[in-house]
Amino acid sequence: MRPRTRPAARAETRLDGIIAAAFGRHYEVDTPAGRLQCYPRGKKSSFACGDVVEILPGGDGQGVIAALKPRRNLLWRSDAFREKLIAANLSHIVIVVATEPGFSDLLVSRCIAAAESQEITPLIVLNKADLADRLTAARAQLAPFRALGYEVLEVSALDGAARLRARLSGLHAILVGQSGMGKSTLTNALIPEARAATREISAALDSGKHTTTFARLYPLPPATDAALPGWLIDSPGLQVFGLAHLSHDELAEAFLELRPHLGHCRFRDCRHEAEPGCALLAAVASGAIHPRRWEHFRTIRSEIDQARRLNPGW
Ligand SMILES: Nc1nc2c(ncn2[C@@H]2O[C@H](COP(=O)(O)OP(=O)(O)OP(=O)(O)O)[C@@H](O)[C@H]2O)c(=O)[nH]1
Ligand SMILES: [Zn+2]
Repeated sequence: MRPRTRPAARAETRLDGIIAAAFGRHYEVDTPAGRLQCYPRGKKSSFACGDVVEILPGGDGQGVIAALKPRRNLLWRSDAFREKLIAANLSHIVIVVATEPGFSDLLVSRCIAAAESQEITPLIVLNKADLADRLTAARAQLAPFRALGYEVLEVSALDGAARLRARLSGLHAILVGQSGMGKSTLTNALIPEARAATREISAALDSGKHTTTFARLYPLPPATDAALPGWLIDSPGLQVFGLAHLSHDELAEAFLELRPHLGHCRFRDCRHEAEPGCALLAAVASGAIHPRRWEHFRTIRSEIDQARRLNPGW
């Protein structure tokens, strides 16, 4: 007699997808079956652009997010009271500065520290390289970063940013930069649909008043047939990542040039302020640590202290 078997439960069709945009509890997810409007299964949801998820498609272009694949890293911003996911699974943080107007090198250090703390590679883009008379000064300001081995790519958004486009091929990157650096011009050159998408979102939210601060992921075409496709996250309004979630030790580790000196101070609980036998202060004095970068480290560290004072729960 043939054994009676129950008909196999119909396997749930699951699709792998990538979070392309997050609006509260509503997510846009790019899947092999196209872009789906998705909602998380449970009450709590915290997915970020770049997260890889499993979707149960529900028809009508909708779906349910059933599972999150392990993240390679997660970038978030934090201040004393809030934290917000920004992006996941990044290979690179692209920090846009320009020859004109002046830029904050502290902001560059901050972005690099955020990147290093999550094992993401920083890439500094010096835009408006066409403004030749300002180039020398900008290069000098970036010299301490170059000396540490950080890549600096000089581009001009006006010529279509061809060099940056080629460099980004196959990467999973997010663009950050302070206002006026030409980030919007660059984004629009790299991803023509970005401009339209931003407008659409504002219209959908009926917002003249909301400034669009939604991160959105855009696929980037591969540079060659053999290259892997990459993606770029544009995050309008994102100028900086608060680092309130880092401990002092984590911050120090996020400054590459401090690493070889950590743990070599005379006192184990050295605060590297004025203690005798401080290995970091000795490295600053000998020039092994650039004074500018040391200043940045100290500034960010005191901000972390301040956030902790405001909210001891950190
Ligand atoms: N000469 C030159 N000007 C540029 C370049 N890229 C951008 N600009 C100009 O710089 C100004 C600022 O550019 P935006 O793209 O609006 O700058 P942004 O960083 O997005 O600034 P926000 O919109 O304020 O965030 C504009 O007038 C651009 O035309 C460049 O490569 N060369
Ligand atoms: Zn010390």
